[in-house]
Amino acid sequence: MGLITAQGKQPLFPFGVISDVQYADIPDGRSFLGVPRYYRHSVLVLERAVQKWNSLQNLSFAVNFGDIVDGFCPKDQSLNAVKMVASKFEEFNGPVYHMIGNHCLYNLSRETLLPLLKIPSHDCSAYYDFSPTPGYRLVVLDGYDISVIGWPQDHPKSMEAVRFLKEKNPNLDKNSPVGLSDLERRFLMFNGAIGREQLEWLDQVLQNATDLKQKVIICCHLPLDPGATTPEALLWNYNEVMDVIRKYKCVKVCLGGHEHRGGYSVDSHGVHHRIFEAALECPPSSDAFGYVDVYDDRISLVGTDRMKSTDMVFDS
Ligand SMILES: Nc1ccn([C@@H]2O[C@H](COP(=O)(O)O)[C@@H](O)[C@H]2O)c(=O)n1
Ligand SMILES: O=P(O)(O)OC[C@H](O)CO
Repeated sequence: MGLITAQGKQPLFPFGVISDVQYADIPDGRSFLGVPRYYRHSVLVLERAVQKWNSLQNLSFAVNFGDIVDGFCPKDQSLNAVKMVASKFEEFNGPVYHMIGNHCLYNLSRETLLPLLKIPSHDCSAYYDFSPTPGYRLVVLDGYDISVIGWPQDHPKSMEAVRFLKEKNPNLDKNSPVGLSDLERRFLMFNGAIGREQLEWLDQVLQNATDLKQKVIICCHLPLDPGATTPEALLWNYNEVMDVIRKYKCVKVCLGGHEHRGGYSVDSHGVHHRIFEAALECPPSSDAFGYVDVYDDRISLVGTDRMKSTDMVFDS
């Protein structure tokens, strides 16, 4: 493969992407809504992703958009399953940046998980940023910052999430959206929110990126725009996060997972939102992974098989 793309320009940097591997050593199954899930095959999708990324030779890094192991993984196998999938990522010839999803947290505590995935952390939070080239910054958000999953039951963040869900979702099963309308259907236990401290951190990062004339790519397991997902998969406080993002002009693209069928939108402020198709839902021998070519004025997702290619053009 050449370094020059169809547009005739060399990307500033390319990086690999994959989401929702949700591996478990269990027979194939289905989601609550009946969509087939291939728990053992998904790790083969990851293996083929890593082979492809390595064969390209020019990728700067790869990003895993969360949920590497499924909640149905027998709990006595969780640690080994996470280690095994993490080791598949390590076969990539470059750095891998992970983020956490709800299924990761069904399996392991933050204390165990974050070091295994080498996620930079303070107080067990999982948000961080990095700048692969002077003109760009990637921001990884922790969408389960305020969540009933992943924190000890008596942790203030867990208690805040319990109070929030009680107020927003009257169902006994807090994963059920029955009776909730439109965007309120996001108030489910398998979603979460960005807490105050993280919002303030995001504001500072975007201010700093603006000062440095950097463009920003936001990565979060949970989608941030209703146009790119069903309401059931949205971040609880997506609107508060977008209010921070819209104070600045530096954020060009938001990338995510969680909504397994994938999605794409351009919001009212011209920010692109691309949700990646899940590796878990690839029938045997099919794939869902890709790489992203980053330019000054566009970000091009080159998808494989079920992951559709998407060209995201913006003002430079
Ligand atoms: N429309 C829905 C979707 C889900 N649930 C509940 O969430 C659980 C997890 O859902 P999956 O999509 O991962 O299978 C599921 O077991 C249901 O309890 C729901 O109630 N309504
Ligand atoms: O990855 P799951 O099992 O939490 O499923 C998330 C749903 O697809 C959201 O609609």
